[in-house]
Amino acid sequence: MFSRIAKRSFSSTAAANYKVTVLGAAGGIGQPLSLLLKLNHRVTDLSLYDIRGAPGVAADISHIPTNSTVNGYTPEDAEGLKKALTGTDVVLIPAGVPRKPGMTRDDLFNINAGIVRDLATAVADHAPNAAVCVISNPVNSTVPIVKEVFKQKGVYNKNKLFGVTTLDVLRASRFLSQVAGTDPTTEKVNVVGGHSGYTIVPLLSGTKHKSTLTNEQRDALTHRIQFGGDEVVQAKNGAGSATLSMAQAGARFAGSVLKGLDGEKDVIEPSFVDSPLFAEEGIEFFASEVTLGPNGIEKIHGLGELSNFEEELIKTAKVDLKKSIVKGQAFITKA
Ligand SMILES: NC(=O)C1=CN([C@@H]2O[C@H](COP(=O)(O)OP(=O)(O)OC[C@H]3O[C@@H](n4cnc5c(N)ncnc54)[C@H](O)[C@@H]3O)[C@@H](O)[C@H]2O)C=CC1
Ligand SMILES: O=C([O-])CC(=O)C(=O)O
Repeated sequence: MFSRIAKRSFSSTAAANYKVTVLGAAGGIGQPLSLLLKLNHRVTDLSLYDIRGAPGVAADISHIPTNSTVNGYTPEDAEGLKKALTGTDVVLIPAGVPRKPGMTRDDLFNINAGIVRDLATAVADHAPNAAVCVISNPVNSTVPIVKEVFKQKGVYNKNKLFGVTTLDVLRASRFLSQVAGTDPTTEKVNVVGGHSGYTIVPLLSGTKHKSTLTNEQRDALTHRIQFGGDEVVQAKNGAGSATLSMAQAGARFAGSVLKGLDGEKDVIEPSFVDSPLFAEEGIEFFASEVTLGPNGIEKIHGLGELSNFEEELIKTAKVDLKKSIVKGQAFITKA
């Protein structure tokens, strides 16, 4: 027992020494995400970049007594983005505009595609070996954009590119617990596919409630998980979309990437990744559980046994997914 504790505490203090960079750090997600990263003991160097406000956020967060230094940069420093990225291990990208009521995530493409392309170019130049975690919407298109930029730069590593879909997983646990009357912290739901409407596919048949949920409950839950983002967009009424729950989701995902880099075993998270699962059908990216390790993705898990209902959801998801992926790719390759 003693040796196990000693070993674990050794691995979490001796090896943990990571630089993490947030691009879009002064935004609605960026600020609370940066705060949560300041509390992660594996992060020893936190770099915050935004076109505005990042030095202020960095100064504020830097007073929290954890063992990391925090620096903030804007384009006012011509080398700011380079400084934020050089030597970094993990890059999180929540830069870009959020939705307003009545918009789909795809409606953000025209603005966010260019932002993500430009930031990906800088990451390829200054941090080509970093794990890149894309939060900016539409994730189903922005992640393929990053891939194409990295390919053009000759630095693409499919094991280090992630679309962050963790918020769908958090919502699934919470919403399921509300229906089942259980503790949400013990609910685990695998959510696969993509990160937008019908491309979000919760696999409720893989939960412990498989045989107790009625079909009506299953249908309603599935719909709520698929369109959970809309609830927040509507409630915020023009002031943006999910920021605080997304910060928690992003911090959890980054924490898992760091655990993997740090050599922790059996770290598994669903993520939208360059995947062989449906590649033969021309769908290059798909979200499923991945095992994270010292080199990024160690293993991409299959979907497991699906119910007929879920098979149908996957079929529908694939149609939208393919279009969004191709749209992202074309933005770079046909530019
Ligand atoms: N993957 C997911 O599950 C989720 C994704 N999102 C997406 O995250 C993105 C950000 O959302 P919010 O933080 O609410 O928006 P926000 O508008 O509050 O913040 C965005 C930040 O990005 C910055 N920014 C814009 N262009 C930039 C550039 N070229 N370089 C660096 N920073 C830049 C802005 O100055 C701003 O501070 C949106 O696209 C939103 O749709 C939101 C929630 C969940
Ligand atoms: O709904 C949005 O636009 C933001 C988002 O991706 C989410 O909350 O899942």
